[in-house]
Amino acid sequence: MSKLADLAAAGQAVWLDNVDRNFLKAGGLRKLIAEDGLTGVTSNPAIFEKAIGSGDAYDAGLGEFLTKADASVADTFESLAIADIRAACDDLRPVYDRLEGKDGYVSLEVSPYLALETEASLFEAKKLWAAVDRPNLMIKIPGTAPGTPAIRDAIAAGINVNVTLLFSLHAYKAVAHAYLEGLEARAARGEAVTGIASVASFFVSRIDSVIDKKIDERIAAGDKDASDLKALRGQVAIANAKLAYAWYQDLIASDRWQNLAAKGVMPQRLLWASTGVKDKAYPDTLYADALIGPDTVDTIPPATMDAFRDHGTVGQTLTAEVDAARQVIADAERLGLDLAGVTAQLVVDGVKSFADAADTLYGAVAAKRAAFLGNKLATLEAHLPADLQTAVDARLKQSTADAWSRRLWAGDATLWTGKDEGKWLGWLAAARGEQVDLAALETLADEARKYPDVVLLGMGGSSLGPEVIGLILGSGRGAPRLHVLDTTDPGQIATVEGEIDAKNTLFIVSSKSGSTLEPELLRAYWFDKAGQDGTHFVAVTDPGSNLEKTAKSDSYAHIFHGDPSIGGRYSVMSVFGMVPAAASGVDVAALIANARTMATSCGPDAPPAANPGIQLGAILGEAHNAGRNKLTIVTSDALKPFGSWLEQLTAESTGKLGKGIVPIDLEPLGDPADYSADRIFVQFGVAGDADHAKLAALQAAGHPVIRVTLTDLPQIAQEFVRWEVAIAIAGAVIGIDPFDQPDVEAAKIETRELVDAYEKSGQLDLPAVGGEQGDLVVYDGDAAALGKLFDGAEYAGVLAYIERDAAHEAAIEKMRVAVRNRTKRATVAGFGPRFLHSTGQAYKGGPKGAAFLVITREPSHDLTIPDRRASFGTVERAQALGDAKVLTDRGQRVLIVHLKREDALSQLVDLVTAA
Ligand SMILES: O=C(CO)[C@@H](O)[C@H](O)[C@H](O)[C@H](O)COP(=O)(O)O
Ligand SMILES: O=C[C@H](O)COP(=O)(O)O
Repeated sequence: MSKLADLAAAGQAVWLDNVDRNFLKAGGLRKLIAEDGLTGVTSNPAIFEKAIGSGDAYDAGLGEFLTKADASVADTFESLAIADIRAACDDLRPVYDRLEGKDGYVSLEVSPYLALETEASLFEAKKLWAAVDRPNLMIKIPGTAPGTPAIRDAIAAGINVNVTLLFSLHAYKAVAHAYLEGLEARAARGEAVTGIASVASFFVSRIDSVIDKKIDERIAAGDKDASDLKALRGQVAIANAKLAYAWYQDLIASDRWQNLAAKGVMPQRLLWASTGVKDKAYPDTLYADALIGPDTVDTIPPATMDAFRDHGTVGQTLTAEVDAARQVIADAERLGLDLAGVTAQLVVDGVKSFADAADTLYGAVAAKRAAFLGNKLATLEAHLPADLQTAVDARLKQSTADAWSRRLWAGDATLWTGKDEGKWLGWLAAARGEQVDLAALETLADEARKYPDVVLLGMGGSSLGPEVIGLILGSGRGAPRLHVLDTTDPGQIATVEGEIDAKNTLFIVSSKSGSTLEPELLRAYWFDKAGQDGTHFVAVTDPGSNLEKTAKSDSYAHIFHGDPSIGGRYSVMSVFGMVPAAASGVDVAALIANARTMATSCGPDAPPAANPGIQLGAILGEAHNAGRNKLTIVTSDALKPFGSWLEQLTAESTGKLGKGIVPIDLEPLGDPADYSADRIFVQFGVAGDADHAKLAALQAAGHPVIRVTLTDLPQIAQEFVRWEVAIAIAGAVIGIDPFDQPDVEAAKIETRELVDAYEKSGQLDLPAVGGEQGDLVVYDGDAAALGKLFDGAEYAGVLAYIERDAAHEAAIEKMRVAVRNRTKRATVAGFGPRFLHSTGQAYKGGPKGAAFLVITREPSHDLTIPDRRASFGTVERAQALGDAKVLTDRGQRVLIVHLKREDALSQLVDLVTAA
């Protein structure tokens, strides 16, 4: 018989405080049962972290689990833990049977993140109990104040409970009563009370670790009570445990207990946890030797087990010298060691240290899951200058401690400004494919096949996502071509009109609010052109909007409802992105599967450093805070359209209160000498694409460079999700509400006022003409002012209210490169009114000191709008003027240049490039 086996004879059960797959597989537990009389096992998050977090023992099991279906980090961990716990339960089953349920238990702890949540702990206890499905399982629930009612209810539900993290007599008494209450509740309901087991895990060595440290510090500081204090070293934890046991003896002698005992219930045994000796000055079997007594359990870590087997001492120590123990506690009190304070703090620290262990464990599982997924997951590589890397590392550490992953998914507004941010997180569910009805989309896709064209009418969040999907993935075979109209430009509208037969086209009118000016005008225009036949119109809008009313009265074929808790720029994985995608024959299910994969990677259980979205958000936010607030987007040709979606997400979410990340899209890359230190570059490509020729030099010059690589084009949906999370998190780092857009509203109001005034007067209120040159009219300035416009600007913008086509894009690009190379400032460009619903927010509300060249022109062919005096050309001009006014009011530098002829843009290009 081993010395450990002798403990059983002394009334104490020996449990192993460890779980490890290799050990279980090699029969290690069965050996301990046979040779040492072991009768139980405990596990905790730290134990699993040690077992699973390093090495490859669990890789095969993880692969087997994830092969069935992708799963969250928490579910993946649970599958591994449950398999081990079941194996241990099965090894101990003969013991459990032989002892008729009095022992033979294995403990599995509820998530440490729930230690302070009653309902969630109880829910998880029930879930784990059902999942492990073994009678000799014990669910561990922390004996915190919120944990105690969960313990009572779990017992009442017939679940075996190991109460963990007990340090004080006070907390122990509360959980002992909770145990009785749980049993009494069952008895009152006439349910069986036999066969339910519980232990109360009283932690030992951690108490000495803290008290001894206090003692040492006071002695070192020359305390007058030094010798009394010294006498208490290594005494307090054992004394505390002895008093707990004395109270237990009183409890089981009480009438209340005896009543229950008469019904055949088992006592809740005290279990000594944290029995490994931490101070090398003490004998390594100190706690195991000192706490031996009837009806107790000692859960012992492997090393202490070896030591006890070798030289432990078996005796009835627990009930010996109880008065001396009382004296130790009294002395500790007298000497101000504040045991109550220490034990209260130990609960807090214990909860945190198990949560920290879970963070490390979940981080390791997340990395293993990512490795398992391989190229099913788009990759991101970041090369950051050392100081930025240091700031990002610190942010990831802090955000892990502050539980940002969980708080994001829980909708905790205090992650941002504490306003209503929590009400704007419906996109997280949409990223998991939960907002759309795939069957309804399939029906739409079938119906759409009879049309050669589908035209989407919408702005910003309602157009940019669909456009990216349409341009990157193209229409499916036999499906209609997608045209996106997010403009009031008569030329642009006419171009689409030339490409389609309006009477044989499916129109999707898409507006979340259902009251945005542009889609409303476009809807009216095309409804007329389509012969006022609503059967080939579809509406995508939030419930109850004006658009919904129109769609109903005009008998639209379908109305798809958005989720009011999703803002426009976050809506791509909701009906706003998926309806147009389905109509143009895109494989929506594949997009959703990709989005879900990334949403899982960015889940609440993926700690920041292993969470691709939060990692990126930390980089973007810290880069912003370090003055690198120009996110410069570089793409391969295939992914070029992604930039306009990312622009809106970034600018509208972060550009406010004078702060913000300014996205720089479609600005050709230059040499290091062409830039200031305000840039962060991100390149998007597909596997096999070469690095942009100039990127390496920029990286070498010390600019932060991020490279995102997709395996295939549908993985673009992963980037939607990664960047949505990242920008939300960057908002938290910057300290703004990423879900409002106060300044977009301002421009909308200004434009409406100008258009309404025009409807009454037939006149647009134009600013004063400053000068004319060739076919250019310069308002509020002259050609000389144009030459100096961008000097010293925070960044330079070209905002063009002209048709968005390749020739105009090239002309604008020419101006940008010239300005960037001359001033070293970042340049942005936007076609109006499209950018008003996107980057316009940051231009007005974001960083100050920017300079904008606003271009308007006389349309060669204007288009009338049904029931309006204003034409599309007039509305477009009003939008330019309205926005220029708001930009000026916000303190930005603005010059408006009007082209008297459509083709006068080249004259402006010459002036700007010559400056
Ligand atoms: O299951 C239990 C207690 O019920 C144990 O695993 C308990 O968590 C451990 O004994 C302690 O966490 C170990 O404590 P320590 O050695 O880290 O101080
Ligand atoms: O991004 C949002 C745009 O301003 C369009 O808004 P909407 O979808 O309510 O029409």
